[in-house]
Amino acid sequence: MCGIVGIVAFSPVNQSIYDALTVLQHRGQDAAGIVTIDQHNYFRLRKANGLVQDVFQLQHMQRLQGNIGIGHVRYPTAGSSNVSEAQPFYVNSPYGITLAHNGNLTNTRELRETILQKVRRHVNTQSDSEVLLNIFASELDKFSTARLTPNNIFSAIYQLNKIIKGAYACVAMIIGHGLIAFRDPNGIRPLVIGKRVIDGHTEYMVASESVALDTLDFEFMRDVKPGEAIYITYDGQLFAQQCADQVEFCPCIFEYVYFARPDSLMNGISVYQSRILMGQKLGQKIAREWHDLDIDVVIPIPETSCDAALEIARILNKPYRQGFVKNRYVGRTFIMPGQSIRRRSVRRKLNANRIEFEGKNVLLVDDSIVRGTTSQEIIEMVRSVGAKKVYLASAAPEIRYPNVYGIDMPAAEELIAYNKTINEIAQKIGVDKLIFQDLKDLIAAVNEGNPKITEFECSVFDGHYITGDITKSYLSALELTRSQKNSTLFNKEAENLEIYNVDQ
Ligand SMILES: O=P(O)(O)OC[C@H]1O[C@H](OP(=O)(O)OP(=O)(O)O)[C@H](O)[C@@H]1O
Ligand SMILES: NC(=O)CC[C@H](N)C(=O)O
Ligand SMILES: [Mg+2]
Repeated sequence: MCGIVGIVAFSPVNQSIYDALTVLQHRGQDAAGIVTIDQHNYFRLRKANGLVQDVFQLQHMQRLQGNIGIGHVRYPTAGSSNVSEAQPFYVNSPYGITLAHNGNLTNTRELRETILQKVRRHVNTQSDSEVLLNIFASELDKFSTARLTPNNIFSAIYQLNKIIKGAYACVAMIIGHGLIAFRDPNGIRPLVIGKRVIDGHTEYMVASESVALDTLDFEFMRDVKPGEAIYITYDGQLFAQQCADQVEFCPCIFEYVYFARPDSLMNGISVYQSRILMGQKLGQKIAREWHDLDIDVVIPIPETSCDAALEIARILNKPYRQGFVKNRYVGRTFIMPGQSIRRRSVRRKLNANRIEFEGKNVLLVDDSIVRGTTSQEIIEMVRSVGAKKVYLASAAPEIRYPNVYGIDMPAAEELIAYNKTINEIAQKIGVDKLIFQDLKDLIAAVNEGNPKITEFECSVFDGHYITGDITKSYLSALELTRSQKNSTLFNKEAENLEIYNVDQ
């Protein structure tokens, strides 16, 4: 669930893009990149593996000159974690284009073959995003003109939307032209646009989440619509056009459960408000189904579950306590690559405060239980500090299906709820009782913020894939390349393909 940003301004954008990326860091911790266009129409690029604060040192920031730029924080969901797949990507023809992508394509293999055979474009990484950029480039290449009109750009994206399948929110730049942003026809991944006026000039910013606009004093204008493309020229003229015939809005529900920051407004829905409502609905279910349980205290598993847990405590009329201390220097564990680092990080990240657990029946709350890494470690921890009974509530339903749209859950077998009843999951995690939110309640909690949305992308809960192209054999092939047991080998092979070199 990467984070993307793009700014067109009238003064240097390097610091603003850096700041926006730090605000979007929760969407991707593996790699970061910024590319700007300088006054001589050269791209200036810096990308590497690591957090934003580690990737960009003073000398890189000084190199990133220009008033227009895009940035990316990566959480790999295709290919490998190798630095050669860090974004933004670059192609030199036509014009010179760079692109950053959030999401995941589901027909990468076919697209890769098509562009090789039809337009003789070779992509030297396993990244779906680099394939996407090459499709965009080959569509733009069809106009043999020195200067593209907005219509040319929009028809290229119209064609791209017909060819490409999956989830994609993108920002791109074309040398001599400006910044382009577009969102897939299902609007699975988020994208917003904002503006600010400085010295009489209107500057624009597009970003994955509205919180990036807030932080940089851009005024939120609106969400980019599913299938819509936006083109902003160097001198700040904005053009927008719907570029898909068939639009079926279906935003990812997991953004609200876990990925997005609570202070973001996404598709007209406050993420925070949706989490409060998730807590309310789950609290009511617990009150209904567990009325005879003796709960002493409600404790969230920080950090994402805190908003829902507070509401559960209120509904149950029980004290809410911060029973875990979170190490502020350890990032999000779910988006770390590899199971052993995730497991070790849970221990380094969270510690139980004995005073809140000893001799008590505790209701722990998490926003979601995916592989069960967090809950298994946590339950052991709270038992070791003397908790009597341990109950666990998940603000999201059981996750039983892989994700193919930008969340790294490639193999059903890795999911703790796969092929198990709730009692079996409880046993595996080691809790005395376990309860999950019902899917209809989760949908209602999110939908309340914007009742106009009629459908959400819920495939991890119900196995329904909106793009209609996900077959059993697709999922088996995905598992073969990206599952835990195969990814190490795959990563090693990707390293051998490295063309891009990290320098100082
Ligand atoms: O069952 P699992 O596979 O462990 O995945 C689910 C857990 O991972 C996430 O926490 P994370 O530490 O990533 O981030 P947070 O601090 O925002 O809660 C999520 O909030 C759950 O706690
Ligand atoms: N999480 C994402 O949006 C990932 C983008 C892209 N599929 C990659 O792996 O780099
Ligand atoms: Mg968590």
